[in-house]
Order: sequence, then C-alpha cells, then structure tokens
Amino acid sequence: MTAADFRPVLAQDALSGHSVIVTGAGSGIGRAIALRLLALGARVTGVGRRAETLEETGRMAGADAAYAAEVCDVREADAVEALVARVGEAHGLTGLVNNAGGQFFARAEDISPRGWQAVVNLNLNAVFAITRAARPYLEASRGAVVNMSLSPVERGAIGMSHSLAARAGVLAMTRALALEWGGQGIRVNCLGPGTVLTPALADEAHAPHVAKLVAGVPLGRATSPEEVAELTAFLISPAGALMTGQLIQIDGGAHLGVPVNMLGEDGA
Ligand SMILES: CCCCCCCCCCC/C=C/C(=O)SCCNC(=O)CCNC(=O)[C@H](O)C(C)(C)COP(=O)(O)OP(=O)(O)OC[C@H]1O[C@@H](n2cnc3c(N)ncnc32)[C@H](O)[C@@H]1OP(=O)(O)O
Ligand SMILES: NC(=O)C1=CN([C@@H]2O[C@H](COP(=O)(O)OP(=O)(O)OC[C@H]3O[C@@H](n4cnc5c(N)ncnc54)[C@H](OP(=O)(O)O)[C@@H]3O)[C@@H](O)[C@H]2O)C=CC1
Repeated sequence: MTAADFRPVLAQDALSGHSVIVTGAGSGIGRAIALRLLALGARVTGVGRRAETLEETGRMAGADAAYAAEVCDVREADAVEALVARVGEAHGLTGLVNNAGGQFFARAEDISPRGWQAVVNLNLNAVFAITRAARPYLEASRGAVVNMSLSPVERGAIGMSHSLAARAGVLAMTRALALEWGGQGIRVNCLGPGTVLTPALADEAHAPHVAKLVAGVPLGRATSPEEVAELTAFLISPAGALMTGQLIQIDGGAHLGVPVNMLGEDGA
C-alpha cells in the first residue's frame, strides 16, 4: 500500500454532534485532523498563534463547516483556560487534540536552560494546562483526549532530548489520567507518528536526515497527515470507546529500530 492507496474508513456522520478543540490546526498534521473531523460532522475549534493559517484551514473546509479559529499561544495558561471554558460553555466538548508542538534539533550540551524551558513548556506544560481545563467538559460528554507524541518517545533519538523528555512526560501523564479519569468516562491516548513530510520537515536543512529516516522504515514510506487524522478521528469516535492509556505508533514499524537479524543479509 502506498500513501495514495489510503482510504478513510469512518462513516460520514461518525462525529456528528461532537465538539473538538484541535491545537496547531493551521498547518501540517493539525490541519489534516481538523479537516477530517469537520468532514465527519464535528464542530472544530482550531487553535494556534497565527490567525492567517488557522483561517485558511476554515476556508479549506468550506463555508458550511462548523469551524472557528482561535488565536492563542498554548503556553499562556490563563488564556488557554479561558478559551477552553468559552468553547465548553458554548458548545460542550467531546474531544481535545493536543497536537501543537515542536522543537529545535540540538545536542543536549547546546541546549540552554531557556531553550530547554521553551520546548518543555510547549510540549508538556501547555498540554497539562489545556487538558486540565477541559476535564469538566469532557466528563460531561464522556469525551476523549488525543495527545500527539513522537514514534521514538520510548526509545530515544539524537538532538531531541528536550522534546523527548517532554513527550515522555506526556505519555506518563496520558497513562495516569487514563486511570484517574476513567471513572469519569474520559479516555486519554497518545499517537506516535513516524516521519510526516509536513512543511516543518520538508526544508533543505532537514531533507538529507529525513530521507534516511524514511529509507529505514520497515514498511518503506513516511506517514501521511491523513493517516494520523483518521486514527485521531477513530479515537474520538464511539469506535474507540474502549481505548484508553495507549501509545499507538503510526510509523510503518520505525519504532522497532534497526532489526536484529540472525539470518544475515537476506533473512529480513
Ligand atoms: C524510533 C525511530 C523512529 C524514526 C521515525 C520517527 C522520526 C520522527 C522524527 C520527527 C521529528 C519531529 C518532527 C516535528 O516535531 S515536526 C514539527 C516541527 N515544528 C517545529 O518544531 C516548530 C519549530 N520550532 C519552534 O517553533 C521553536 O523551536 C520552539 C517553539 C520550540 C521554541 O520557540 P520560542 O519562540 O519559545 O523560542 P525562542 O526562539 O525564543 O528561543 C528560546 C530559547 O531556545 C534557544 N534555541 C532556539 N533554537 C535553537 C537551536 N536551533 N539550537 C539551540 N538553541 C536554540 C534560543 O536560543 C533561546 O535560548 P537562549 O535565550 O538561551 O538563547
Ligand atoms: N512532522 C513529523 O514528522 C512529526 C510531527 N510530530 C508532532 O506532530 C505535531 C504537529 O507537527 P507538524 O504538523 O509536523 O508541525 P507544524 O510545525 O506544521 O505544526 C505545529 C503547529 O503547532 C502550532 N503551535 C506551535 N507552537 C504553538 C504555540 N505556542 N501555541 C499554539 N500553537 C502552536 C503551530 O501554529 P502557529 O505557529 O500558528 O502557532 C502549528 O500549526 C507536533 O507536535 C509535532 O512535534 C510527531 C511526529 C512526527
């Protein structure tokens, strides 16, 4: 199967009546998620710092789509809490997709305390603040949280100590909240995409490393944003009703690493 063979599987109205916040909805994976949730009938609030790209997502969805763009830096806890309350009071909340995230790539010795803090604030502290704010609304709807992580979160990677520390924290939080909030009917899961060729990774500086990463994927290709979007929609929908506390790596097997091959070159 190539990325072009991908077909969505959920029914047209699978998310009708849902209200979902998607952070980072103005680009890449977050935009694909927002568009898919809208197509499945959900109301989507797209969050990010740039109004222009968030609004472009709305235009791509079409005039009939129940979409609102909300400009907000997710690291501003007070602003994020107020935003969640506004959406929750107006429309309820059945889903929260914590997709906004990112990092610069550097060896640990080249990461200043402020650089570490910036990445941990974005990828861990902001996720806690928004998820905590969403809890009462998710309890009311028996809703779901999807946290965007990284395929190598349990394995390590070079140049990402700050980001991996933050994502490992999110994974631990995912499992803890799945336990704490399961009794309230709230499900919490993590997705670990492999290499996704979004504009963030498609520049010249990253191209050679990215090509190597993709070449090493057992299933031989990158992950598409649409594949991540379909899995996110599944986890929010009733089809995912018994899934919680999971890390699902959608990476063509890349998280398995370089194979130990006891049969030699031709044995794979
Ligand atoms: C198991 C195998 C599996 C293999 C297959 C899977 C592979 C998956 C690989 C995928 C990797 C992940 C990809 C993605 O995440 S794509 C999404 C990427 N998008 C981004 O990352 C967004 C870009 N990044 C940023 O916007 C910023 O870096 C960030 C938000 C993180 C910080 O922004 P902020 O505005 O807060 O930061 P400042 O510019 O004010 O700087 C703060 C301090 O950070 C220092 N800094 C910044 N850049 C660097 C750098 N390149 N090197 C070192 N330090 C840096 C900066 O100097 C500031 O510190 P000081 O004040 O002390 O100077
Ligand atoms: N691409 C890949 O290969 C992989 C990506 N991931 C993860 O998936 C997620 C999406 O990645 P991708 O789509 O590739 O990257 P993008 O850089 O395209 O998307 C990141 C989004 O997050 C938003 N964002 C960043 N900082 C903030 C902030 N402080 N407040 C609010 N919004 C913010 C950005 O919008 P704005 O700038 O307008 O604020 C942007 O829309 C990230 O968490 C990433 O680490 C995981 C595995 C692989």
